[in-house]
Amino acid sequence: TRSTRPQRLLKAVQKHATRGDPQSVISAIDHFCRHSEWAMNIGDEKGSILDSVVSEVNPEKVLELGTYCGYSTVRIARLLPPGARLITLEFNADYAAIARQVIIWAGLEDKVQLVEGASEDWIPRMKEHFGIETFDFVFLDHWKDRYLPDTKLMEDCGLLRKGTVLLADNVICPGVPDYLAYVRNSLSYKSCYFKSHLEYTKAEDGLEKSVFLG
Ligand SMILES: O=C(NCCCCc1cc2ccncc2s1)c1cc(-c2ccc(F)cc2)cc(O)c1O
Ligand SMILES: [Mg+2]
Repeated sequence: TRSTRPQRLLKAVQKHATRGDPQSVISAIDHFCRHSEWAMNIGDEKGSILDSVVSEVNPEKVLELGTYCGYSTVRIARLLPPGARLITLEFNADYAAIARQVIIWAGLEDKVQLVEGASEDWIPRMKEHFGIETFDFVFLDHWKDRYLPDTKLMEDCGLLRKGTVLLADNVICPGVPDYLAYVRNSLSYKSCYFKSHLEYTKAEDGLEKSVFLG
């Protein structure tokens, strides 16, 4: 039967990227998405903003909601200091299988723990299952109607500390209006918007960076 888009994306990585070289994996995926088939990776333009926020925070403990093919996982993990850990949640088993291979091709498997399942099931188990106290950085890129409930769930589970940075993709396209209203109006967050474009297109999109104030 016909291959899936994530399978074709992985083939492009294995053909054009150098094993153990995260930048070549990032470039191979961006080339595939720009010249062969669009895919919902954060992309190179928003990806550069992600890089700058991760470098500024220099996190030890990272949570990513929504792995897809592992593009943003590789972007984040390649910038982490030795000993830092990234937990990434993916709901779709087919996406997770591809992402595991992409992360291994980049040589970043020692920094990344990919967990298959729903954010609402796993967020309450972070402490007892992964020995996590709090996260330093959270990247939200999963179901857009889960950004707000999962942020409240992370607050309630004590997974955020004074200074934890949340970075949310797609706040304009597809859009997360309820989440934006919450982080921009809540006294518990200092929020700012990074205007950009939907991956590999000219449509407007952007990232919202929100610092939890405790
Ligand atoms: O849906 C998007 N991303 C979420 C996929 C949902 C995967 C999930 C992971 C997970 C983990 C744990 N619990 C539950 C879940 S659910 C998404 C969509 C577009 C887009 C934009 C314009 C279009 F015309 C068409 C698509 C662009 C993007 O950058 C996206 O991120
Ligand atoms: Mg996205």
